[in-house]
Amino acid sequence: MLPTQNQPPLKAYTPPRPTREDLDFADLAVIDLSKLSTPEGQSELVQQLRRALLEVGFFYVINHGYTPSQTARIFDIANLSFNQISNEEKKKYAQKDEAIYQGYKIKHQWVINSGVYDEIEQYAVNHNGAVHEHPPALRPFVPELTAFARQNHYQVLRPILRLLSKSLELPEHTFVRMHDFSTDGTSPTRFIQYYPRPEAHEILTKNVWLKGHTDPDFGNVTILYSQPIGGLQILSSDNKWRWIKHIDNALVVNLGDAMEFLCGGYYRATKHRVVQPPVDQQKISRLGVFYFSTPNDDIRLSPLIESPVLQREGFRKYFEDGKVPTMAEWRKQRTARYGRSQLKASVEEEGVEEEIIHGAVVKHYN
Ligand SMILES: O=C(O)CCC(=O)C(=O)O
Ligand SMILES: [Fe+2]
Repeated sequence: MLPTQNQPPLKAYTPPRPTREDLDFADLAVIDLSKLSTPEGQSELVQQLRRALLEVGFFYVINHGYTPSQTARIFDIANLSFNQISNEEKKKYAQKDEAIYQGYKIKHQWVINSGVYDEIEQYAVNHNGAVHEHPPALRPFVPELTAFARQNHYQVLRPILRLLSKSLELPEHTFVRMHDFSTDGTSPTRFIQYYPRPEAHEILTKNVWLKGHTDPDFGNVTILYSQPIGGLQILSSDNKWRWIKHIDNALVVNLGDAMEFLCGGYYRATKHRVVQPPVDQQKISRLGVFYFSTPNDDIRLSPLIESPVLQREGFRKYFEDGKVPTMAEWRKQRTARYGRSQLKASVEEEGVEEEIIHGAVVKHYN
């Protein structure tokens, strides 16, 4: 959606240039959605996606239908939501219910490590931006926020869900039917800003800004708008953390826990974290734009055992029969506890902390 004439001017956000550091970057497949226009292209994408998910877990998406200027504009709006709104207003429009992300998450609500709190602000927006209140400066842009959610749902999420279903040899609509656009469980559009921290905090947390995790209640399929400020790392199969490299106007996509449950562990939710950006970007705030899709609240998180692929390759059940939570039950527990619950050191894995939710072990990585 383009700006309309009666909108106030929006200050342009100028992203810094990508890092020049020689980092150990992860090698991600590039899923080119323009290939969906032919049956051969579709089959190629299904194979490419399966391999990417089995081997790496994260992948890029290009030719997703959002132009570079539209992407720049959504970053301008994200920038406004943090840098042109007062702290009082952020508090006023903060998340009201701790189990539902909507509105601002203000800084210092999560313990990262050694008693150090986060320096992270977030602003979460419902599919329908009009259902909740926004600070006055953001209000003229709410129709654009709703259009952004629609774009992500219909032009990016749905094509990926169809490819995923096909990769499991399931009817194409299987995952699409589990993800309604209007599901009101949570707010999928999220802006996130990380602020540079004092050196003492860097030392205490070993430079970790957001602890290693798999995407929990939200983010069954997470869509991240690639931005040049480094910091995001994924845990590779050789147990090494590797950086994600920026590609202009690409999306960085990964699966969350709910998808791992539905796939019976055939596809896994990949661990990732955010660390202090590379040395040439350390003094700047790190602005991100995300779309965290969630299955409908009534979806029960048991494996889709009708998948011939799961039948052939094997799968696991994460919950005892009869105790499988619905998405709503899982989400409420996960969101309310995030960064607040008491974690226990894992007996099996060093540097890993755990908690039990609905009988399943949830791990937190440092
Ligand atoms: O900021 C990033 O790049 C990743 C954030 C993330 O993993 C999350 O919010 O779940
Ligand atoms: Fe994440």
